[in-house]
Amino acid sequence: MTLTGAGVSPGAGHGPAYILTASVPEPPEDSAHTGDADAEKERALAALRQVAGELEARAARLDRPDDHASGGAGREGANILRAQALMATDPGLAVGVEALVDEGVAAPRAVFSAFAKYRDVLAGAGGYLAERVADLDDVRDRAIAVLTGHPLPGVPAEPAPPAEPGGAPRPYVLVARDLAPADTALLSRDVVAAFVTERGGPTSHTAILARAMGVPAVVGCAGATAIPPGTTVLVDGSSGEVRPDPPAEELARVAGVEGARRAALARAGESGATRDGHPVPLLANIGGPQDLDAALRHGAEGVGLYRTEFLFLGRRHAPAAEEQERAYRAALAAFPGRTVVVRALDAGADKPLAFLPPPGAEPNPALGERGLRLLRRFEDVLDAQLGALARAAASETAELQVMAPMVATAEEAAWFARACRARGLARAGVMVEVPAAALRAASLAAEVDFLSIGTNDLAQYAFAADRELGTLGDLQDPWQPALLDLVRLAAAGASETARPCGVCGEAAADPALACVLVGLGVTSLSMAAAALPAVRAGLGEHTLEQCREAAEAARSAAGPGEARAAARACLPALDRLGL
Ligand SMILES: C=C(OP(=O)(O)O)C(=O)O
Ligand SMILES: [Mg+2]
Repeated sequence: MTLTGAGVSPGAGHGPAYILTASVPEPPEDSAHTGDADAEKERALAALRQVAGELEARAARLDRPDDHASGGAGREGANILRAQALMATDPGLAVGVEALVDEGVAAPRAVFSAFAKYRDVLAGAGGYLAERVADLDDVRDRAIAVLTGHPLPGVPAEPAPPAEPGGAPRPYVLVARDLAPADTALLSRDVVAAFVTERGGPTSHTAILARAMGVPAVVGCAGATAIPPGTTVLVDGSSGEVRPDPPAEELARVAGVEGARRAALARAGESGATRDGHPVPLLANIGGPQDLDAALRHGAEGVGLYRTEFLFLGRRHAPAAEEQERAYRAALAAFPGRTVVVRALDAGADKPLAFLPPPGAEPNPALGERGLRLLRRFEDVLDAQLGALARAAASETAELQVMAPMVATAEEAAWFARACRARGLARAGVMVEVPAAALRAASLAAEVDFLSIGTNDLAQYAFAADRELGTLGDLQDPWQPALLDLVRLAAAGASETARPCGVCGEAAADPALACVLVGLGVTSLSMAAAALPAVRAGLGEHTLEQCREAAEAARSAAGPGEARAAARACLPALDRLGL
């Protein structure tokens, strides 16, 4: 029987299932220590230090330069493990553990309860931050395992033995409820053929690391751990299908498509363009200097969205001007002579910042003071950021473009453009994330130098469907024809005023949707770096006319599923190449 989850790292892989089920038990609620509280505190903190040290050691192994060649997680994996090591040694956490031990709680339970507070905060924040709960749980379980002597579930570091004597070792399919980066980051394509987890979403670390390694992955696949160990499993990381005991012909067909896919990725040119030479710059979305390595490795032609809020999150004050300048200069220096689009701080709603509070309680924060609305209230924070950007750009050859998030009117666009000009920034733009901005795109575009469509928020506001609510996923689907109508309106408005109009939402990362967006008149695409090769290959296989036909077919469809199928029928190379 075929199981289904969300395909989060494309391609197909198969091998014998390795099922990871063991977990570290929760220490009993009433467990108390009887001895010396100071010694018990030291025992707890020593366990946390040991865990941090082990995570650091694994990160150091990932930094080795030969790692990328072997298909490992590389720098991205190392960054994730270092972030986990920081969780283990967080001073606030240590204070929480000590307070509990002082109340008589035994070290393992004190660790468990102190972590629970952080867990609630992350889970409550939703989205990307909520997906970090799995990392936090892993750090907690490692510390509890050290304290109780409980063995930690580990994953094999070698491929499975050959199926018959004299055969080749077979990479296995790793199946688990959830996977910890500390286990998966050190694996490589030679060892693991695919990942399948029952939990996790598209921004979970399993998904991020799998994409970095080029290993197919399916997350949110209910019932996967019930697959008998050793069963051959076929995993399709594009469609999300997980098939135990596939017939031999199916394995042969998938192997053929996979070969064609790898060949298409390898021959895709350096610059994004349709088959008939219509150029479409393909850019990377980044959250900070740590993402530049992946952007360069996957052939980004520049940065289309620098989400600067990651520099500001979790702080009591805005980072100092010099720190900001350094982080911005790193991105500009990585792309000499190319475009780097930096988004002004997008705080509020799902990214709250303690030092930029909205004026009062907000019953609907997504509809409250966020993005540019907050920056207008805290003009000094915006001005300091624009100043740091201007100084960073002064010594670099990259073309800096700065854009504002959550813009609804031409008046707001004009206000932002003035703020940028006052700081000597030559190119200012706005994001189209609110339906009003798409409907009046020409009047907004007239005030600025470019538009960039954020399809994640545009879908949220067009369908009045909270992007953090998994239950409203269908309305958030970027293939919704009404969303495509708004994209077309925005691109047409920009074209009327001769301004470029990119897309920087996750929609651009789907090779079929990328062709549709180009057909709708979008002039550049920015996406998670790992998606660049497949998008470049898909675009390069089709003409601009085919992209326009696919766009019309999708807009004429009744719903997202039909739109996707209709568009793909106009883009025949995608299926042939497994894209
Ligand atoms: C790119 C976007 O911004 P973010 O996902 O950071 O809100 C978007 O809304 O599409
Ligand atoms: Mg947005």
